[in-house]
Amino acid sequence: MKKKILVMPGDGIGPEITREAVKVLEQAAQKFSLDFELVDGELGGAAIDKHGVPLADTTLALAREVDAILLGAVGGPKWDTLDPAIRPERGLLKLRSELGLFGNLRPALLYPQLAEASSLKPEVVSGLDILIVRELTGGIYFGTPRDTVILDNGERMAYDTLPYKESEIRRIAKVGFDMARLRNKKVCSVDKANVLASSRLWREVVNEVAKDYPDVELSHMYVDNAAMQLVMAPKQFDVIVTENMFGDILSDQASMLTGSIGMLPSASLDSNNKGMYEPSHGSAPDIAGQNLANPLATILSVSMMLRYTFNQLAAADAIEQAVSDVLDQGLRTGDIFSEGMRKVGTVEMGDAVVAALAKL
Ligand SMILES: NC(=O)c1ccc[n+]([C@@H]2O[C@H](COP(=O)([O-])OP(=O)(O)OC[C@H]3O[C@@H](n4cnc5c(N)ncnc54)[C@H](O)[C@@H]3O)[C@@H](O)[C@H]2O)c1
Ligand SMILES: CC(C)[C@H](C(=O)O)[C@@H](O)C(=O)O
Ligand SMILES: [Mg+2]
Repeated sequence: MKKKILVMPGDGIGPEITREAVKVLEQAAQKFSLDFELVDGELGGAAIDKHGVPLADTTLALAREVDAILLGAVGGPKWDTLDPAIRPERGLLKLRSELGLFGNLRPALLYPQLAEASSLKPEVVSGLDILIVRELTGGIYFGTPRDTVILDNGERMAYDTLPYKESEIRRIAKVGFDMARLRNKKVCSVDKANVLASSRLWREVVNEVAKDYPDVELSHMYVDNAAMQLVMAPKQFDVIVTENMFGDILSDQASMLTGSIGMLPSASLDSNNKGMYEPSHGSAPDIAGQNLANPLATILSVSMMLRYTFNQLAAADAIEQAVSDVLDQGLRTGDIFSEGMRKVGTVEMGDAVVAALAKL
């Protein structure tokens, strides 16, 4: 049956990296006889320019109707001075929230070929394979009340709220434990239970869920320690489960272990595995439009789409293999470049993955 995919390139490097990822998706579809219909939509700055809002109702309706979404990235200096309510990032957050995409998988996997590209010593990162499971529709990103007010003395004060319901914690904890069962059966739940009430509930509920997974080893870690451990001894981790903001920060940090943020894909899933797939990085305005961006995180996000939403494991594996083959050939975008390798642009990297996939 024909599956429908909404493609939203977004802003900055978004269109460049999405174009390469679509080429790879089309090659995979041809090779594995998959039938996809791609439809285009705007999100973020691109949507503000066209519709005046970062996520138009028509686009949201389309997003509800399709089977999966491929997103580039949103945001950029052009829209930074807008009212926060209509900034590009609000469109992304609304989409996550409206579609119930609470389960954010961010795998940090070091391709052995890139051990030299990491800012850490090769022996610290070689063999690294971590999965960060980030809660994506709750916590401080969405909590109310939130406001900026003027105090009686004229001073400005701003506040946010970090709420978690136990049902929200339970469902993301289950995702973490289920994922761990498919991997090395270790979950580290990261929180700040020594300070935050929301984290104390988080820890309690994770412990409750753990009772249903006696085969999975559970540990708890405070987020500040986790940040330190991630650079000191990252290979101790298998699955990290954490709340929205901690997961945002730790996943950027974990990306550098893999050589570059340009390597880190992501899947944002609802309870039926419908998903939005996007690189974990942003729109990189500093390198946009120059054919410099690494498209591999977006290409690997397509692989995650085939794996998690469409259950096409062979096609997903093949894309990962093609990426590995291209790295074996010594091709590198600037962000993962090291001595002796061949520096290529966004398009050449995408073309090389398509060619490697065709050859498999
Ligand atoms: N999911 C998203 O759409 C998303 C995620 C993060 C940030 N943003 C937005 O992106 C804009 C820029 O944010 P930022 O600069 O903090 O983060 P960023 O991830 O866009 O860039 C951080 C650094 O990483 C580099 N980089 C990122 N992706 C790369 C790639 N594929 N190849 C090579 N280098 C890459 C950039 O050049 C930059 O030096 C902001 O408007 C921010 O809100 C969007
Ligand atoms: C752009 C921003 C809203 C987003 C987030 O904070 O979740 C981004 O940093 C990410 O990691 O996807
Ligand atoms: Mg982020």
